[in-house]
Amino acid sequence: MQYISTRGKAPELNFEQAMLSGLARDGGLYVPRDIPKMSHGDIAALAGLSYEEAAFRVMWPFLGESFTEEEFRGCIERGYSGFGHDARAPLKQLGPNHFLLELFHGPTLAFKDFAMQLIGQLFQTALQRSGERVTIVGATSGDTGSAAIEAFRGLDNVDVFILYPHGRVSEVQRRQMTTPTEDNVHALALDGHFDDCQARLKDMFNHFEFRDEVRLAGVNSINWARVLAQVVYYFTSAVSLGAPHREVSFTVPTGNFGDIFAGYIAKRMGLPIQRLVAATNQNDILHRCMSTGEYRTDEVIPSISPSMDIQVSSNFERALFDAYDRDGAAVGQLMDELQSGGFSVSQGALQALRETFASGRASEDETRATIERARTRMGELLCPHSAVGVKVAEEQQIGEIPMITLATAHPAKFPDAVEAATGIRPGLPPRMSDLFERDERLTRVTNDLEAIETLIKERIAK
Ligand SMILES: Cc1ncc(COP(=O)(O)O)c(C=O)c1O
Ligand SMILES: N[C@@H](CCOP(=O)(O)O)C(=O)O
Repeated sequence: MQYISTRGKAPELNFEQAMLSGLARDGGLYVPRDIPKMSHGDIAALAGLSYEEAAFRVMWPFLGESFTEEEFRGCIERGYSGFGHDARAPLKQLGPNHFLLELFHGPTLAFKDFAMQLIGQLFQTALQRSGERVTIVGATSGDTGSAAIEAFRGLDNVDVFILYPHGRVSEVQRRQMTTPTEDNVHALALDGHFDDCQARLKDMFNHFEFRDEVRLAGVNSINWARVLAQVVYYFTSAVSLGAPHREVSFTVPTGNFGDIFAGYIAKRMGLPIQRLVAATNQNDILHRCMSTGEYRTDEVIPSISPSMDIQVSSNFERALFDAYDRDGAAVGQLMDELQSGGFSVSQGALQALRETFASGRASEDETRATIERARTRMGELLCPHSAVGVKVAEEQQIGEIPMITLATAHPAKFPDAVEAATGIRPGLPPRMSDLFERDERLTRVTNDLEAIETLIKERIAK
């Protein structure tokens, strides 16, 4: 199994190399050269399996020779052992043909734990084997950072630096990043928004001297392994509703397009997914693009679903690569145009995208109203991101095809927004009940590449 870059100019890598390198050296994102298929029988056989066994069967064909079967099974077992629900990703019925996939039972209460807990184990296995040390730098709007810190804290061969937008994450998210005491964890509060954090991260990957000197690795969803781990719950949830004998659709609260892209991979593998609906908040570049074909960045407007306050949606590049028939030069051209504000998607590519993806948007008032209505009519306390999904799903549900909305975070990560809409302040699980008493450790940084790189080099030299 080999991985190729969406810009067509970087060397092909195997799974382990693609995982450890993050962004391709031509600025593109790695994708599998061929997508393994699961037959009708393979998919039907997932019914009744543990999440861990299903995870092994779905992901194993993507790994090639990188890990032994025993190593990979061990990583999966250890990765999911800290989840607070036996099913790992339980499904609840919200209404007629509308289901909620709860993805917040991991250690940091967001869907990111599904990939990050596994990747932590895979990095540990690979780095112990090679004896190498890497520097992970991540950009976060709140959840990726806390999940990465939780997965990599205290590991021997890794330093982890997380750039988050100062003042633009929830207090719970910030404290999850700033209260761990391990020396290998560094929370960096950047003066700017998430797109600035993500842009500086990509700059670091494209600055080869720095990249090679610190042995830079990335755990944002630019890393293919992140996407792969997220493919599993599309299979487990669809199978529990009757796939492969029955089609399902998904609505996915979307920012960086990593989660919904995992759904696309599941579809390409053979899961009968009718539609994948991207649900955006008022930072709606993806919805505007799907509606008009124009992908144009705008100001990032802070919202009550802050983890989705994103304009430059990095994984959309992977979807464009397929929509442009895997023409790396065409994708490279679009990404160059993005540097000066945006691009127009060709009619053919737009049609290809619309064959799989649909989109919708929830305003702030609609999100608040959905949180309130879900509580009073469905007895469900939703986080604001999941509420964006539920609102859009209700508009998009068609006929008898079940719609599964992904609940991407626990409401207790965003207590202010939930309390404002419902009058109820959701509490943290007991294991996190002292989060607000722990000391915080963070470093303020300006939006300046050289200053951030210097700080990282000084810290790892200690
Ligand atoms: C709670 C939550 N929901 C949804 C999203 C959007 O996911 P993606 O960036 O994979 O589209 C994020 C962050 O990315 C998130 O943290
Ligand atoms: N919402 C994310 C943004 C980063 O997304 P990723 O898919 O690249 O990790 C976050 O919580 O940080």
